[in-house]
Amino acid sequence: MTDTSLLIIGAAFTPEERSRLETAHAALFAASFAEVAALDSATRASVKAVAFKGHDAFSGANMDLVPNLGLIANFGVGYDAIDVDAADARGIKVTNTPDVLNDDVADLTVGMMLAYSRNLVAGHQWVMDGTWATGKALPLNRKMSGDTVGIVGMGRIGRDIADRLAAFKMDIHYHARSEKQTPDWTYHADVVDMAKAVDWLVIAIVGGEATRNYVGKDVLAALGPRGVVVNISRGTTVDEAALLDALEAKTIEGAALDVFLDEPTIDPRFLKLDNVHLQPHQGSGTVETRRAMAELQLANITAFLGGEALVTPVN
Ligand SMILES: NC(=O)c1ccc[n+]([C@@H]2O[C@H](COP(=O)([O-])OP(=O)(O)OC[C@H]3O[C@@H](n4cnc5c(N)ncnc54)[C@H](O)[C@@H]3O)[C@@H](O)[C@H]2O)c1
Ligand SMILES: O=C(O)[C@H](O)COP(=O)(O)O
Repeated sequence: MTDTSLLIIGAAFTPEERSRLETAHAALFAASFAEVAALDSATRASVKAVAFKGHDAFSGANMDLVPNLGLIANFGVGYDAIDVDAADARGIKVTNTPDVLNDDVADLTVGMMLAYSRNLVAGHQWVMDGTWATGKALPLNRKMSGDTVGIVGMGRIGRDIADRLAAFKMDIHYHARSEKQTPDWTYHADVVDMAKAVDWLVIAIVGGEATRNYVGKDVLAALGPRGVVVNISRGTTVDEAALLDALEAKTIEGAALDVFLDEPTIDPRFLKLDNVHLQPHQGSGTVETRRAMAELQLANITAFLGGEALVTPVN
């Protein structure tokens, strides 16, 4: 038996992130829930808090592997992998890492939109492979500044995306469950109505069952042939089969995507498309932001184990 107050769960933790946690608390590491189940019961009973990273389902059954668990501290703002109702039922607190990643996710969104519209990846290749040196010009591409954009979800990240796109002189529309205080941006209570009014559709809502297929066939049809879907939220928020159909049939113009239903082995239909810009779920993936997320996760754990108020509670 090992007496440990903190269990670190997730193969995705980097050595730096693990050692930060292990230096601060008596900790044990398990790459997966199968490894947690293989620990002896006395060790599992000594655990008070879990540091969690990844997308494996943290179900009630997995919570029951750790019978005295009081806290699940998630690495990431999106906690859709954690069954919060099951945590509530067991008196387990959940924390996440909001705000510290807003800039990076919003930066990546704008970068993906520019990469898509200005054909940046092909342009780079044009120079590198000598095509430009033969005198051939890159085919003309699409102007982004001044276009119309609709943001689905005006939360922390959605707002930071909108602020950036306003600097690109874009006409900003947004859809949320309630109207927000904004500059002269246009609010749409209905997401299909918004899709009719815009050319870019940027998805920034939470993932999980409540928002599964939020952007479906009807929204894609309303977006139309100049429409570009940009998703930085979760793969679940878009009806991915309908999106692939629309991209293949070119009933929308294209997509810029950082998130997918099956990561990292995405649907192979994506790989045949010439109207997409794809990224490997790297919205928050800078050295600086991942460190800030790790520090916030640790601050929540330290507060909990010290009997103090949680920094960023979810429930
Ligand atoms: N690509 C990445 O690497 C990356 C990085 C960070 C976050 N994310 C995703 O972005 C999401 C948003 O993060 P945030 O910090 O802006 O969250 P937030 O809570 O501030 O905003 C989420 C938005 O979703 C809306 N929403 C929630 N439940 C809804 C429902 N049932 N129906 C309709 N709208 C609903 C909220 O009203 C809000 O506007 C995260 O949950 C995460 O999944 C992705
Ligand atoms: O929700 C988040 O904060 C981001 O998506 C980063 O976490 P993830 O890469 O584990 O999803």
